[in-house]
Amino acid sequence: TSIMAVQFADGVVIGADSRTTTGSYIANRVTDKLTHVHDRVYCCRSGSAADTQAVADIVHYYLQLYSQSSGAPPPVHTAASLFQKLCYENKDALSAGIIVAGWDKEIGPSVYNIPLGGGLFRQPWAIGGSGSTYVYGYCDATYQEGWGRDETINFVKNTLALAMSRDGSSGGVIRMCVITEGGVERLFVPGNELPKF
Ligand SMILES: C#CCCCC(=O)N[C@@H](Cc1ccccc1)C(=O)N[C@@H](CC(C)C)B(O)O
Repeated sequence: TSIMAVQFADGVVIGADSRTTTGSYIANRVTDKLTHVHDRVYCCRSGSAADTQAVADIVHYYLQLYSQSSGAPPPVHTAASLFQKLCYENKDALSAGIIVAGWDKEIGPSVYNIPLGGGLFRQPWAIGGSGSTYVYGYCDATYQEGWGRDETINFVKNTLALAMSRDGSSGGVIRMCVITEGGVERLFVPGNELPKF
């Protein structure tokens, strides 16, 4: 897997490849690793498909309960701390690297990285999954603050395409979401239209 989330002025752009593997066999070449957990809060999933589906389902359940009892949608940091609690307290049983991102009325856009150990780190951008190891240098050299929507989308698209070209556990298509106050917009890059390097 290669997953990414980047904050910009009006929101966040999240993205992922679409490969699920069982060893070297590609069990699913069109996986959707961008999972909706509430309103304008999404997570990007890496690691065990089963574990990350289960954790995301539990967080989705608690966020629904939260929004019904409080009347307002939960902030992104609340979703992130729920993911962290589940990942940290079950760290010996789970294989889940999750990036939580979205927009809320309190602080606007935010990105939280929850790597395998269950630590929680707010970052302006985050990458994860096996493919991310190949593109840390590219991201460090390329990322700039102050980008707008389209520049951020291109940063995510290029980073994922590079990771997908080098990592055997990443590939397929690129799925992205742009999350702002206005809502959620899904974007799609077919495998034959990936940026070429
Ligand atoms: C079907 C089936 C069996 C396992 C599928 C399955 O979880 N594959 C995993 C790799 C993995 C991980 C841990 C144990 C085994 C196999 C996978 O493709 N993970 C991708 C993300 C998920 C959300 C799709 B990515 O991290 O590569």
